[in-house]
Amino acid sequence: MSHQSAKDFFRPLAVGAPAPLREIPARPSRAIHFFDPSNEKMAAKIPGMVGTVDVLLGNLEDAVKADNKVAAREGLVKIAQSTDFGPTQLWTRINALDSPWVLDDLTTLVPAIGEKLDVIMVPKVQGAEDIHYVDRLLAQLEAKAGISRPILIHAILETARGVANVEEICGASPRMQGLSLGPADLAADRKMKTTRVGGGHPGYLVREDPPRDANGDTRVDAQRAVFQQDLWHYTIAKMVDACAMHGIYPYYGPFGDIADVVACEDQFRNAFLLGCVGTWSLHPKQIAIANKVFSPSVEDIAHARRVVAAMGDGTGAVMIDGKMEDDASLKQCLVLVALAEQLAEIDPELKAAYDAIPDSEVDA
Ligand SMILES: CCC(=O)SCCNC(=O)CCNC(=O)[C@H](O)C(C)(C)COP(=O)(O)OP(=O)(O)OC[C@H]1O[C@@H](n2cnc3c(N)ncnc32)[C@H](O)[C@@H]1OP(=O)(O)O
Ligand SMILES: O=CC(=O)O
Ligand SMILES: [Mg+2]
Repeated sequence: MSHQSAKDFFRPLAVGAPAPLREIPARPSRAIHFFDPSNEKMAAKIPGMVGTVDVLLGNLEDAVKADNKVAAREGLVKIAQSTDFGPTQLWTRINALDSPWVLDDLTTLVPAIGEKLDVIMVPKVQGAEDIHYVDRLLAQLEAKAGISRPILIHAILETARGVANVEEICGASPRMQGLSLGPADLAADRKMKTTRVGGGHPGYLVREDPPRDANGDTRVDAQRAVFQQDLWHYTIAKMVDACAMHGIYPYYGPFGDIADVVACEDQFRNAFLLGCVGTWSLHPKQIAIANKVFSPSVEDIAHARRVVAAMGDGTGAVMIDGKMEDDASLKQCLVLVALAEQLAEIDPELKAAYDAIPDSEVDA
């Protein structure tokens, strides 16, 4: 075990490595936008996307052809060195820890662009031991390269063992920034009988009870409402609890049906309501969906501000529009208000929308 006692937890894992952070900053990351740095057409668009998305992620793992792994790594170095990312975070997804590419990914990226890389996403994490390995190696590489602040780690939850070990993964290192659901690999690893990348499934449903005829017999052949259920509810909820417990951030992952912007929005919103702070975007058109869904609505902020104003010192109970509000609902409202304030700092359109909420709606 790398971290055997509480006092050692925040110690740098290599002499000369930057001190670990005590708290993971809550930086806006509504969309983590994936691009393949070996795809010249896609790569050429990246500098122009700075400022339009919270996170740009140079993907080196799945979806990059084996023959292009080196080109992707080198392409990412080139883009990172030649681009001013301003307020936009730069992340990468390295290859799996058992792959032939990952060691070169890390030993190339940290010295070349370590100062610009905010977060390294590690796929197919199985347990704390995977995080400990990357943690120590990053500390050594940071020390050698003289990197000034620690590069954070984000793990993808996409194996059955990873899900079983989710709490120890979140708490494995002070570098842990967050987790994403990886529904495609997770489905395969669990042997789920699906063929999709995220989203619902028409076969996973609950059906309304059958009506009865005049004799009291059930009519199973009658038309009955069916409600499609969410295949990912359990895993997302488990991930959110583990992340919240460790002060790190949960994210939805890929939604592969790029054309179905409606179901994509639904799936993202389920994750937002359950506590996720963002999601992946695989195609430019998913960025706007993510930004919309993971920003609290003007209506929610108007209501939240009313509750905050009405609750005064935060104790007791009040009635607003026929509903009881108290300390617990106030705390939920404060989560939304804090998120709105954070997003308003980087998103002028949102700021204008939140600023336009009339005081009368707040004080009413
Ligand atoms: C399943 C588990 C996982 O691991 S998911 C994460 C791994 N997968 C990925 O990273 C996929 C990233 N996305 C892509 O590769 C492409 O978007 C895919 C899905 C192949 C679709 O590409 P394509 O057929 O070119 O789409 P399109 O014709 O609608 O593109 C329109 C213009 O947009 C561009 N584009 C496309 N995707 C991106 C992107 N991710 N980032 C930046 N630009 C992108 C295209 O190049 C195209 O440009 P233009 O209009 O021709 O100039
Ligand atoms: O990497 C993501 C996944 O769904 O698999
Ligand atoms: Mg995967």
